[in-house]
Amino acid sequence: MTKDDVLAIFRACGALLEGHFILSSGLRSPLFLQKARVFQYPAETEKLCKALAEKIHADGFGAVTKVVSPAIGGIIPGYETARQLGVPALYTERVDGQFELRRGFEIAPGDQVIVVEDIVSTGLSIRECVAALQAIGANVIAAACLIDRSAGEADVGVPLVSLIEFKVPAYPADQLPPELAAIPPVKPGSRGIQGVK
Ligand SMILES: O=P(O)(O)OC[C@H]1O[C@H](OP(=O)(O)OP(=O)(O)O)[C@H](O)[C@@H]1O
Ligand SMILES: O=C(O)c1cc(=O)[nH]c(=O)[nH]1
Ligand SMILES: [Mg+2]
Repeated sequence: MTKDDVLAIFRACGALLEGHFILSSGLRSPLFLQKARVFQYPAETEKLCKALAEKIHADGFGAVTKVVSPAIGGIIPGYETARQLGVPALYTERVDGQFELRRGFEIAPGDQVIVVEDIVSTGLSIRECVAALQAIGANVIAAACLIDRSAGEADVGVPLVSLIEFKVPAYPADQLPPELAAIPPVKPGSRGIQGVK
């Protein structure tokens, strides 16, 4: 699956949004990948995650035994990628703002874990998820995402497999270009709302 194929799916689903967006990291961007609009279509989600699972194998991480995803955005692609890999799909959720493995899930000492995420911008969400897993002794061998907006710049602390790299500009709030400053900002993600840090 090529970069054009992936972006064509996002475009066809109405998931390539233009405007002024406050990202999870607090950075501002003129473009937002509204992945939920893609994930409402199981057939499109399956195509993307099948290709990601193939890349996980091709990059040498086929020994994975569990997928863990950061809620909320990572849950659907994590589940479908796990289905393609033939392994269980778990997730971390925020409790008082910090990621924790969801109650009831277990990771065994011998498990080889891959964190599967939807979009990477700064990599902060993956780093927080990996840290939560390592804190309970999990062996995180890699992370994977559908779209890496940093185009390889984000350091997630483990090897990162991305289906595609798609460099999108992002700016600190006090360094906005005038055309972006002219548009009222909106915040589509969940971090920082209703007590979520
Ligand atoms: O690489 P980063 O700078 O961390 O940005 C990417 C993260 O932002 C979004 O999540 P968000 O926190 O908006 O919440 P959601 O998953 O609940 O949509 C997305 O799902 C990634 O997790
Ligand atoms: O950085 C983010 O928060 C982010 C960017 C993006 O394009 N899509 C998304 O869901 N989150
Ligand atoms: Mg997220």
